[in-house]
Amino acid sequence: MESKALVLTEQLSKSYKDEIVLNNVDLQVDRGKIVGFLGPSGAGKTTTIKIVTGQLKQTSGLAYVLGKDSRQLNNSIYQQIGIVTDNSGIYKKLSVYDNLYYFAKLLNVSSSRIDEVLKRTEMSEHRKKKAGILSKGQTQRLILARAILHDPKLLILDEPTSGLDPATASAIHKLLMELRQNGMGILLTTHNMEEADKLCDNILLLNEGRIVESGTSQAIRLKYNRTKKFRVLLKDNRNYLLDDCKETAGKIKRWMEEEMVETIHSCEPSLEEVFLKITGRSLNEDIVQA
Ligand SMILES: Nc1ncnc2c1ncn2[C@@H]1O[C@H](COP(=O)(O)OP(=O)(O)OP(=O)(O)O)[C@@H](O)[C@H]1O
Repeated sequence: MESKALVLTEQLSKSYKDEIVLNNVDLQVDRGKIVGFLGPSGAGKTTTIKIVTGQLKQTSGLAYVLGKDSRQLNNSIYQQIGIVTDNSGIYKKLSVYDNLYYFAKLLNVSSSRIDEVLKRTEMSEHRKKKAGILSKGQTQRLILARAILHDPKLLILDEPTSGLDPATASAIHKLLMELRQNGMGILLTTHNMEEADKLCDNILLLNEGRIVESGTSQAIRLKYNRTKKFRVLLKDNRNYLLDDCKETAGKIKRWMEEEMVETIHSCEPSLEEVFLKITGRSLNEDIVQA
């Protein structure tokens, strides 16, 4: 089947022995769109990416990349996609520039493009440094530089800003938005709802291998906007998200009388809270249900 979508999966499923880790996942990434694939640890995000990029075979269902079955991807398809994952092979003993030069040769990309990409990822000043001594944020930007060197149609990112400082994360967000503006389709996985909220045109919430909600961030939040919530941070750092009900009022009153409360906020549901409501699990394990 041919499709105009850059990525398309239909009823994609994967099992290991008795364990179903992906269950009928339908996913689509179009040109000029950022699609966020969100879910807690073990939800199946990396498994999906591995199947889509041809590194793993599904148990059933279909996955297409640029219209080609992901089980039959060839070099011409790989030359049109960029992939950023943990194991994006960077040569530690080579300089930043030489890492890019090596891939530029492989991918038939001009050296003027290396300079352009170094600039866009704000890595020009580090061009002579050996990749092995780069900081985490610089390494991530080098991996990203390498992934966009050949101006791919599709960029796939597994946790692109995980563990990075806010400034570097924000620089990466800016770059991703520019790439989208130029028509690139981007699929990213993240635990970070704020990141998804800011960047993504479409969000898929994945839990235990199933898509439990999808749509724009706003549409998802509006759908669950029925009940007001209170976020309470206690002085001992316990962090609660509580429904607006009599029981909560009693709880808050008691905490206040015992001078245990650091902050209280009334809030509309964030994506994080929607996820918690649907699944009973938090993406960030520091929010607990009382
Ligand atoms: N080779 C394997 N054999 C058995 N189970 C596996 C194998 N690889 C992955 N799994 C299981 O598949 C599930 C999904 O894993 P996956 O790596 O896709 O999750 P994830 O959503 O990417 O999580 P994280 O956010 O922690 O990276 C997990 O329960 C994992 O233990």
